[in-house]
Amino acid sequence: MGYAQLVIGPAGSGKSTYCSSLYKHCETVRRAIHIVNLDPAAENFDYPVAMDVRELISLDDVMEELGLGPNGGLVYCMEHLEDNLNDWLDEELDNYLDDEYLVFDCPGQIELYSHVPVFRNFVEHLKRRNFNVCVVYLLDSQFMVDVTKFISGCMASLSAMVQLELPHVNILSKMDLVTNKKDLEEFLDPEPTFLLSELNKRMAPQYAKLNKALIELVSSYSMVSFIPLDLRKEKSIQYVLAQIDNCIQYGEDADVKVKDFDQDDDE
Ligand SMILES: Nc1nc2c(ncn2[C@@H]2O[C@H](COP(=O)(O)OP(=O)(O)OP(=O)(O)O)[C@@H](O)[C@H]2O)c(=O)[nH]1
Ligand SMILES: [Mg+2]
Repeated sequence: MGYAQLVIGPAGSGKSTYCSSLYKHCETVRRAIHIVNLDPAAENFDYPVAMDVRELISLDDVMEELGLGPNGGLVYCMEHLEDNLNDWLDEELDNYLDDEYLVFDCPGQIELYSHVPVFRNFVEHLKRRNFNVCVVYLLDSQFMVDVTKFISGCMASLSAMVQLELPHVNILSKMDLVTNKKDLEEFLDPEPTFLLSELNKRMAPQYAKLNKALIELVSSYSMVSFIPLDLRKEKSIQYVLAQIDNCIQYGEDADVKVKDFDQDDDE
């Protein structure tokens, strides 16, 4: 049985930075993980790249040879990956043991998770190879101090959740940039009634019914819950990792115990 995190989320939400911090953390605690680059447009890496989709296909080549723009080119690259799951991916995976822990650093175009089936097929393939997979959805904390952006972030995450049908952990990234933690706390694990009243305050009265339907939808998927991640704090990384490990049943036999992450606890 292998374990895998699929690290997704909007462009610039901090996916690659999270992967590199996670790598460093695991290095410190002497735990083996491998980070895989699935972004054909990525250029610099702060972590050792265990597998690299750019060895299969390069975005620059696709744009040049097919005359595609960056986003169409990316979709083409990912569809090429989808066509090569039995070849390229399997060959790469064969270099690793069956019980390896892999972290996939994915591209930031969210249409890849909501509109095209590439990641769904990717995940199905990993499951067939006996991996326990979980989505790690990163959302920039800057989006959370405003209820309308919060709802839009939730909807984007929800559409990935519906499309991928995987255990799903929502992470609020870049907590170091949040100056007023009180504003944000209201959004970490919010009451639906609170969200609805905030949303109603912001929108014209004719949207009241729509607001209610949106909040009901989001809360009935019970996904209005986010774990804050502050990369400056080792404890925060440790807590996030423990939640994810729990989701994919990693280390269930081992005696892994992690203390609750206290947000105000500056180290
Ligand atoms: N202050 C702060 N900045 C961060 C953090 N994480 C990422 N950033 C910055 O946010 C920007 C985007 O980070 P990336 O890790 O490249 O984001 P990404 O999600 O991989 O981006 P794409 O792959 O392009 O979708 C970079 O300038 C990072 O330095 C964080 O925890 N704190
Ligand atoms: Mg990235």
